[in-house]
Amino acid sequence: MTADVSIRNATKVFGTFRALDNVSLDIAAGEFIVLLGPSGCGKTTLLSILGGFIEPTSGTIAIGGTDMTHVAPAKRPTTTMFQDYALFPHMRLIDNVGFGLRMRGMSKAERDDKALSMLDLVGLKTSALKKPHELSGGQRQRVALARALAVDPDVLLLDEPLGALDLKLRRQMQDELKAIQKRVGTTFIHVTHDQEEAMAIADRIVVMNHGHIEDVGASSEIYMRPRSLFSAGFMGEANFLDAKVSGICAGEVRVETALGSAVLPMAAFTAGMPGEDKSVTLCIRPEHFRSGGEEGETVTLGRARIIDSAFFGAHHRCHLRAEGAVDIVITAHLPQTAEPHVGDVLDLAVPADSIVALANGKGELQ
Ligand SMILES: Nc1ncnc2c1ncn2[C@@H]1O[C@H](COP(=O)(O)OP(=O)(O)OP(=O)(O)O)[C@@H](O)[C@H]1O
Repeated sequence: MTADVSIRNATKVFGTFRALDNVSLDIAAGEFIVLLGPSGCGKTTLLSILGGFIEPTSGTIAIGGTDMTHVAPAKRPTTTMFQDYALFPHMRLIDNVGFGLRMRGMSKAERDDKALSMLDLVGLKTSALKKPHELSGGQRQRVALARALAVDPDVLLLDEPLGALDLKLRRQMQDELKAIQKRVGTTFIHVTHDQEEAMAIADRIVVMNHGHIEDVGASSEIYMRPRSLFSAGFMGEANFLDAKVSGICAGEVRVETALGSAVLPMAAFTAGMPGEDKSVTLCIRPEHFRSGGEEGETVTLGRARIIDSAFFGAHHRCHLRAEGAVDIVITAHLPQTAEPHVGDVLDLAVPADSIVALANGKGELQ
């Protein structure tokens, strides 16, 4: 069984501090959702409200269409998997995985059967009689996942479950976690502050900051069409350039920047259209700078001189200083085949449809 989750205006105040501020979110049954954001942004608070470990100050939580706001954790169709996966050291894996089933009164034969099938799911069936200390960190993590899934939760809540693993293992476990989630179809809600992890596993990412949601979408949507400056900067690298709207005409918007003017399609304004004279910030991803000769409509924002360049395999990472009176440094990833040299002067040319324009300072245009 899987279930949809509906969070309505959830707020949590600790003393005078709003850890969660009017958060609303709908999650479809079977989705893999990642709550992403910096330390202290309220991810764990939201997860704990879903699991029933914290009551919201206001707002409601429904799971599978049933109001769960004041229901005790054990009575919810959720299981939480924490970073310190707390396996019982003296118990064999089969007994660790079957523990929750024993608590629910299932017979030994039945729970051994179920535990074995769960260990099979995570590739550890042949280790069923081992004890946790005989396993690697990644294997222990998989046992914890098998144990969490053994009780057939409708929704699995995962709080930085891969945080204790080294980078290589973490990347491997991300792939496994995603594959297992797709196989079992359970709704997964996973907390992390690692944007690469979010991109690797999520169907949809929820970007959080200061207790509220900044952006929600598939990783490609958030990366290509961010709806807030915070989200643009948190998901990958971006150049930010201040601009002012100077004209709106026939589906296009003219903006003035310190590097010159540009005409952008309306679609560049992902958080809504500004009025004339409004200040905005243009977000330009480093890989969108062109080294010349490409087809399609481009915007040229003056010229700039390469001040350093390093080869990163798939691209050259360059810093360029804008020519002219302003002191603006741009990061650009030029194609592998380009041959950038320090001192070269290039046009700052980007495809018009790759630029995103957002209100200064926050996600909404005023
Ligand atoms: N019981 C509590 N009492 C007071 N403040 C709390 C409590 N729990 C959390 N907070 C505060 O609420 C804010 C959000 O905490 P939360 O644990 O949800 O953040 P997080 O995004 O999960 O961060 P991290 O990635 O560091 O775990 C933090 O500033 C934290 O200090």
